[in-house]
Amino acid sequence: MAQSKEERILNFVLQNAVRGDPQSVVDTIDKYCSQKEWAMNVGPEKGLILDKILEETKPSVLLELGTYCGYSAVRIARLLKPSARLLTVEFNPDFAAIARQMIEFAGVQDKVKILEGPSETIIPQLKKKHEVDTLDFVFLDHWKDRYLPDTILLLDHGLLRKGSVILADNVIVPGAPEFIKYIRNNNRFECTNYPSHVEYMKVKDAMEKAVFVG
Ligand SMILES: Cc1ncnc2c1ncn2[C@@H]1O[C@H](/C=C/CNC(=O)c2cc(-c3ccc(F)cc3)cc(O)c2O)[C@@H](O)[C@H]1O
Ligand SMILES: [Mg+2]
Repeated sequence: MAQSKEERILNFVLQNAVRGDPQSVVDTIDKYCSQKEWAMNVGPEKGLILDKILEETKPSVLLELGTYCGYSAVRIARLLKPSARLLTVEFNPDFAAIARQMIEFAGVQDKVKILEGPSETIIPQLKKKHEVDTLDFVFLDHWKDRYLPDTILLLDHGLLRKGSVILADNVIVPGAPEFIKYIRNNNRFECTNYPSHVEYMKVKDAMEKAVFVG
């Protein structure tokens, strides 16, 4: 059976990165995806913006929507304090399997839990089934037309508190216009735009940070 691109990325990491070293996993994925095969990881340039916002926020309970190969889960987990926890949602079982191996190789499995399934099913389960009270940080990087409905689901299920940070990737390319229109016109959120570029490309992109004011 021919290998998938995601399997090739994982194998490149298993053969070239340092087990237990999340920075080497991040760097090795970036090397493969910039030199060999493009893939939709948040990447090194937008990754630095993500790092900075994480270091400012110092979150304890985090949610990521759209695990894919686990690049951002490893990138996020490498900066978390030992007691912090990242829940990451992925509905494609093949991608979830790749991400699980990526996360374990990086040695961050104690801080990261992959929740397999669609976000619209998982979000309503977070309080009762996954013992979440409220979320300190949410990273949106799944299908772009899901950013808005899932943000509304987070609000409806009382998962945001004063100061909760939502960070959305790709608000220019591929774009999330409905989400941007809603969040920038909702006075319960304070928004900041971070111009950047599409991962591994010269095309302009941006991330949007929305802080819930309660
Ligand atoms: C409701 C639901 N529930 C659970 N998992 C879900 C889910 N919806 C999607 N997923 C999962 O999340 C990932 C999907 C990521 C989608 N990301 C992008 O499409 C993307 C595209 C580009 C891009 C840029 C320039 C181009 F020319 C072409 C593409 C860049 C990016 O950074 C992207 O993120 C993928 O792993 C999918 O299975
Ligand atoms: Mg993205």
